[in-house]
Amino acid sequence: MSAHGTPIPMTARKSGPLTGVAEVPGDKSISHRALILGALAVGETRITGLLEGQDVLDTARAMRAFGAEVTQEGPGAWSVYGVGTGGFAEPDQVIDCGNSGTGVRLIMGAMATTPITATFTGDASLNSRPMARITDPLALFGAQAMGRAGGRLPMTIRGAESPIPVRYATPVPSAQVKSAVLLAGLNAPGETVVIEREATRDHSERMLAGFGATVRTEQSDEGRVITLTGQPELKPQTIAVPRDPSSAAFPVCAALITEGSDVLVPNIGLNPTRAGLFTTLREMGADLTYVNEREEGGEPVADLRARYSPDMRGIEVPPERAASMIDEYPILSVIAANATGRTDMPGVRELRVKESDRIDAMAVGLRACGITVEEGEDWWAVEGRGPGGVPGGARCASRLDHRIAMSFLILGLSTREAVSIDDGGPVATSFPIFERLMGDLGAKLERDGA
Ligand SMILES: O=C(O)C1=C[C@@H](OP(=O)(O)O)[C@@H](O)[C@H](O)C1
Ligand SMILES: C=C(OP(=O)(O)O)C(=O)O
Repeated sequence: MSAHGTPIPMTARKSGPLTGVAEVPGDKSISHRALILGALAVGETRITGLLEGQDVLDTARAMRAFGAEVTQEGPGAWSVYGVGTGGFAEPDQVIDCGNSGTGVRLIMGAMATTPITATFTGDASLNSRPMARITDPLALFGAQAMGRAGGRLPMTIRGAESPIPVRYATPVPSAQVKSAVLLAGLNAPGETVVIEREATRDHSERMLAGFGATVRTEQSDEGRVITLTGQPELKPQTIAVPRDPSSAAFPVCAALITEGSDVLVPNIGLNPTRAGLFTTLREMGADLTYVNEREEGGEPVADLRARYSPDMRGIEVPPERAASMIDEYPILSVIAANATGRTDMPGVRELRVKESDRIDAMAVGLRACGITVEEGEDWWAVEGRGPGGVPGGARCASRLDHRIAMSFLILGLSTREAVSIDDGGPVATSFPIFERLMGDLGAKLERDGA
């Protein structure tokens, strides 16, 4: 059921050509970071293009609870008066991060080196996700955590009285772990070092530098070594949040599998640590072009043009690409189902611990729609039925997971029989305008009983 209300059952039906311009919302990862770093700067940070999805709104609320002044001034336009590095106040209420792994993990890091205590909780999905990956490195700084068995929320963190900087090699490829350690390092004296074997999204490093922290990234035999100098005075910034490539993935993929489609998705950030899906789609033979390639705010940006692509073929997705498209595997599996041949997706163990077990969630629903899916602990493979070849006709569980909900709705736009989901409510966590945006392109999406 939906985290923030009663379930919203929805159905997607075979649609005619999808056409037009899809203006997707701001980047979720960058929106969380803009609010958190704004709250740790001294003075006013102004943000435009902020994603006003539930995940980010929950982070805004949390920043207020830690003492920052956070105000919405217009659509996507926000002002944050920060309290300075180490200036967080002790919240007098439980911090509810809703459905957001990024929100709770980054905020835990940001408060862990300040001598305050905070208790965190979330919805049923978030409260089942692993947190030891965060509290283990935070303990090295001197923070203490007490949570449910298995390192689950609800959890109380007592921040370190006299934090010490750490050197930490992340055991899993995770930008959330890396970012939590860097944010904790902000209030530790000396240099905090994070080492990651595989490159994960680097928005924290970029934004910390933008706020005036000293951060350097070097490539070594161990992988990427990121060094942050602690206790900087963060200077408030003006931030224009780019549009989210993970949200762009949905209209792009919808156009690729829906006959006759031609959709433009403008201003999408193509940071190499995020753009793996688009590379993969092009390798599969998708008619996806980058129009008007340029740089904005130090990030590569382009308009994406996606056209119906009946000639897509299955491929093996290189495992070293996984981190750069980790949230896009559910929608990639929908493309794979419509391609010719088999798509192998190795090296994706992390998919098992997202808002849902995303391999299982997609495998169960795809099989119900007539697709053969094989899986192991850290891999899965989808046998394509070719363009227009997916039977559909099933009701799929979205499991409190926005990406699962949206992926099945996109699948249903080209299946022979309609595809339903039990709850479209989670979509609002990352893509609150999804239904309207897809409807405007011509997608036949409806709320059941409406
Ligand atoms: O740092 C971030 O903003 C995110 C990192 C990724 O999670 P992991 O760090 O768990 O891989 C990703 O799945 C999530 O949607 C956003
Ligand atoms: C995994 C995701 O988010 P989070 O970890 O922030 O809940 C996602 O948005 O796909």
